[in-house]
Amino acid sequence: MSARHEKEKGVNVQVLLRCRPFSDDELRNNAPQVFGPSAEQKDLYEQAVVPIVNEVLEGFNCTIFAYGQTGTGKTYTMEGECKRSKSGPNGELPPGAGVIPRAVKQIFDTLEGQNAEYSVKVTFLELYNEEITDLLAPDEISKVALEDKQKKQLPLMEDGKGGVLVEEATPEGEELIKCGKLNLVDLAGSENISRSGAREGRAREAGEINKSLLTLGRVINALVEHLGHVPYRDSKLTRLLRDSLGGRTKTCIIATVSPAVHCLEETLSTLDYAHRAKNIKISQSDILYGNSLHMSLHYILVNQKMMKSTLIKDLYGEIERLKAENALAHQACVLQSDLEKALQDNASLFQKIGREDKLNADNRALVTNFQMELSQQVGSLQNMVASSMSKQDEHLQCVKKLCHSFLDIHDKAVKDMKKKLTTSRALYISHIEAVQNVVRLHKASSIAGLEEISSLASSNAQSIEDYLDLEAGQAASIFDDLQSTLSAHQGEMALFARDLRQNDAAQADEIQLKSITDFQKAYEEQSKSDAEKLVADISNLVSNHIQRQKELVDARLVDLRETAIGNKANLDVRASSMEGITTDAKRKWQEFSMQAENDAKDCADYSAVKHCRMELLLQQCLTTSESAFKHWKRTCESVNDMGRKHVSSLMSLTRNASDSIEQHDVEIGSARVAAEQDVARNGDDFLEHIDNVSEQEQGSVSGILQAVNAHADTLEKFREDHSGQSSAIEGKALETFQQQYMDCEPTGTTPVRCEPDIPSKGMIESLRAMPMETLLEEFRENNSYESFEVKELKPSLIPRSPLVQLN
Ligand SMILES: Nc1ncnc2c1ncn2[C@@H]1O[C@H](COP(=O)(O)OP(=O)(O)OP(=O)(O)O)[C@@H](O)[C@H]1O
Repeated sequence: MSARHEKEKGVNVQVLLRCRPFSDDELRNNAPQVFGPSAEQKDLYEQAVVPIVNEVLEGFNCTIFAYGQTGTGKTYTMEGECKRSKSGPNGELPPGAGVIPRAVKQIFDTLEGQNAEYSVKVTFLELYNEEITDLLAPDEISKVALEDKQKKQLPLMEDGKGGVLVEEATPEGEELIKCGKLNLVDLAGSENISRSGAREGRAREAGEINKSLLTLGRVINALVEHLGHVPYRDSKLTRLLRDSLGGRTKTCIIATVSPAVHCLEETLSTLDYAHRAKNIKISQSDILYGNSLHMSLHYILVNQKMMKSTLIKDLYGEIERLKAENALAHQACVLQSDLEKALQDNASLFQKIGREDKLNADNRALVTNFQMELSQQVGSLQNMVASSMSKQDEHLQCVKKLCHSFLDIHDKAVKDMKKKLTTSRALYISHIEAVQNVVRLHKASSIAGLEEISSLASSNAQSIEDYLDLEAGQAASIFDDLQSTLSAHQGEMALFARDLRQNDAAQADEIQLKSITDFQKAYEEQSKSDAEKLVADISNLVSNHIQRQKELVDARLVDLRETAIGNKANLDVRASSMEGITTDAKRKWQEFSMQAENDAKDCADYSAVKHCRMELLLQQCLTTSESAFKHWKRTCESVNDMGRKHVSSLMSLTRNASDSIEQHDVEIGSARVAAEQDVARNGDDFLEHIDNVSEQEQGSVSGILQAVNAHADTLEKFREDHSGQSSAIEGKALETFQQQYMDCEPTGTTPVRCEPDIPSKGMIESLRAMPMETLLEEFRENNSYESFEVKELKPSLIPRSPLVQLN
């Protein structure tokens, strides 16, 4: 049931608010940003407050106040959170410090930096329930607890220059001149009483606060709408802040809002308040402001000093001049009354006045009609102007759009060009890197090839050396073998020769002895001479035989046999010749011959054995020599083989190196060609792109020109229409006015005008005193440090009003 009831009631339209980030255009134009939740105290101070404090230091009066709903950060903004935080090194304020500590620091830093003589006065006031309390008064604080303390109320005083001062809080020492004033105000919460939930005493308090804020709102409205009456006096706050809302005081309102949706109404109200306050024009004639004031800081900077006595002297001079002015004014009044008396005596003058009144009434009616007609014409003219303006606006919008599109195209083109340039650069860099890589590769492979060649050559040389060493060792051993074999052979030959010599000698001796014995025995009887001759022949034969056996075993053997045969035959011949005589000798010779033949056979056998042995040795020598020869042959072949291999590997290495160099050459060539092609293609692209962009730009520019021409035509038309219409209106109005306007016919009775010697209004006005500020400026000009004693003083024209107590 209740749900249905709720449904019947309907729902409100849901409204959401979303704030987008800055657009490119806004970023480009440096559009200012309001201070969001993440804004820091320093940001706000540097952007908004620093220029104001600088102006205060220049001598201006400035006011900064925080306005907004309770809990939105007014106190945080003005005071900040620096009590609990520690200040940084070099006296830097903590990040949470608000406007007041930062402003004080800036003021003191600047004054110290200028090395000027200065004096700073601080007032700390609380405005609560329309009562002002000096929070810096020492008695109040020391006496009682904070809740029970009897706050001493301070009265407000007017200074006679339109400004308002707090008694006792006014700075003494008027001899100090150049001063600036900075009011820093933390207002009470701006929510209304019903929503604040305050009851009884609290409600009264809230009411007073509300009254102050309402009055502040009314004052702002009156100032914005330039109403004659500005209700500054309706609350103490507005009276106190009067200087800040107008006059020469520069004012900054920091509006604080909450991001929460439930505070939306208060947020809107605060924004509306701030918006209205933004429209206040600060001029010298407007002044004032104020509300529940919590805090105010005044400071006075002394750049120059002026003695009171000089000022008083100057004021006396002003009083004298004003007295003279009064005397003149009095004289003018007397003369005016005399003239009025003379006019009263002149009846014709009254008649003329009557006629003039009637004529003036007729003329007023005429002027009224004329005004109505004129207002109609002006209305139509305004309509025409409005339509023309709207057309102009359209044209301007069109031009603006075209300009934007032109800018967009231009930006896009620039971006594209940049992108293309970046790509080209990257491409060039990659090509150059590729070429560098190829060169590096080439260099590395060349170095590796050369290193390989040198290592191969050195390894080959080493292996040849090793091989030759090995072969030399083997050859030496073979030669040693051969030498030993030959020496063995030589030894054996010597042994054989000795044995042979010994055997031959023994056999010869034995045969000789036997023969001699036999011959001696056989031929003792037959012939001593034949036997001796035969023995001698045998001895010679044996000697020859031995000699020949020494030279050649075979030959000796053959010779021996032949000799033996010859000897036998000789012996046979001799024996047959002596057969008869030496039968025993023949038999013995036969035995001897047989024995000799056997010995010869033994000797031949021995020689054959030795010969075989020698042949064997020679065969061994031959075999060793052959093996040595074969080994050398093999060595030569392997050395040749190795050399051939070495040469072929070196050749293949060189071929590889030259192939790789050629390949690298080809790669570099192709990389260069690719780079050239890319460069050419990019250049063409770039040129084409620039042509496109310039075409687009030309299109945009011609569009703008067309729009401008259209605008010029419209303006020309408007000018023609306007001049035609204006001249028509003027002509008609003049004609009507001439037709209708009634002249006063002269009667001739008007007395001749006499010129009394009365000072003109302009003259009297010129004698009027200037405002105090102007006088002070004039005084400062006349009394600057440089020309203090020399300059002639300009006259001052108005006295100062004394201070008057108001409450
Ligand atoms: N910009 C900010 N950053 C961080 N904290 C903040 C900020 N503004 C306000 N606060 C915090 O919000 C709380 C209320 O702030 P503050 O007391 O300054 O509000 P106020 O407007 O002065 O309220 P009132 O009108 O009651 O005096 C405090 O705790 C304060 O620290």
